[in-house]
Amino acid sequence: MPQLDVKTIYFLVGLFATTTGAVLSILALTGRFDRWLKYWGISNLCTGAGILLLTFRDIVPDFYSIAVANMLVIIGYFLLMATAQGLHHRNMTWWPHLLFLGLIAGLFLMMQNADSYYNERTALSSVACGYYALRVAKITKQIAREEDIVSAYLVFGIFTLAALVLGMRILASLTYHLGGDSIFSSGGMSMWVILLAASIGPLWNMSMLLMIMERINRNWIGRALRDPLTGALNREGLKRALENNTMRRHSDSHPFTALLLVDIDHFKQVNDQLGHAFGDELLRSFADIVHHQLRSSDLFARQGGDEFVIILPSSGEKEARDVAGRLQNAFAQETDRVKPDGLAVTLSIGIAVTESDQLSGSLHQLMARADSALYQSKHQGRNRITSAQAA
Ligand SMILES: Nc1nc2c(ncn2[C@@H]2O[C@H](COP(=O)(O)OP(=O)(O)OP(=O)(O)O)[C@@H](O)[C@H]2O)c(=O)[nH]1
Repeated sequence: MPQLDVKTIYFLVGLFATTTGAVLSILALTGRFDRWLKYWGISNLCTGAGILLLTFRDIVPDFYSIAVANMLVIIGYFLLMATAQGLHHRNMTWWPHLLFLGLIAGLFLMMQNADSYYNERTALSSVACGYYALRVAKITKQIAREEDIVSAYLVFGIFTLAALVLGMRILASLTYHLGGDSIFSSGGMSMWVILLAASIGPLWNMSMLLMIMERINRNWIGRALRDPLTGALNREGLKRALENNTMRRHSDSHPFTALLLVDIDHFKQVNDQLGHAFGDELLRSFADIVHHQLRSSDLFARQGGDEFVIILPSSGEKEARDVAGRLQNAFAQETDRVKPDGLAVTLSIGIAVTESDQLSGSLHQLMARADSALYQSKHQGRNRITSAQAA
């Protein structure tokens, strides 16, 4: 096996990152991806080009192989953070970062002589790269938690490790324990840093890709289970949610589960008199009201048209009637503001209650009981809440 010196490893790492960056950037130019792919590609290009330039230490002037090379690596880390920020759908205030990068560039210009300031330069580049690695770790941890994306934890772990190593590098450079007087010294901290970069560089690109794929997958599943107009679950979504354990866990504290069937009264007239767009807006307003009134453990689904199902775990008839009353009041306040006089846009509601541990087996029957209660509400003049007889 050929012996690889540290400089060759640096060269190979630089080459890999540059090639990856070039491929990602070309893909970004097709315009088929979000803007984060552009940042990700340029990030790899910058880091790779910076590392390659470092290896030309004896061939090009120090200005390029030290000041420009280090800044390219740092800008690469910065753009990686911008990529993570973009993936997290957060806007970024650019100017503090540009100021910070400008300051660091100034310091590198002051320390660009290859024969001195080795420890200081190493500390400075590690501070900047470590800071951005920590930011990436923080953002990806938020993505992992908020969106339940398991592979985001992998990205988080890799960047935390990178930040840790860079932290150790800062310590080693401040205490003059880097080992050698150049990053190409075999042995000492530099060798460990480049070996780590060689192994985790490809891994962090791969983990970012996995995180993006997992997220797209989840989004598609999420969309397939929800009604696009109101954001409520569709029938399949409700079925899946009921199969989910969360309902059973909540049922421990209260023996009953309540089901509400809600229908908007005279909705056809709303469409006929005010137009379909207004009808859509009313459906969205209703869904907003419901989302505000419900607990996170409750389920809300659109059955079709203007009919909705609400399932309240750990709730009996009294709790269900309270919720139904609150929905009617909030909806009345909302519609009073927008509807013309003479149009009664109210809610008719049917309620049925069952023992929680029998919910999955009796859902069909529970729904039929709530439906006949709803029919009574409509039949008795609308804008009413009717409870089904106990089964
Ligand atoms: N704007 C809009 N209208 C819809 C949508 N889905 C169904 N509809 C309309 O909703 C109306 C429902 O009408 P009906 O079921 O007769 O109900 P209603 O007029 O509320 O009468 P009652 O329920 O008896 O008070 C129909 O005119 C459908 O065309 C939708 O997504 N958007």
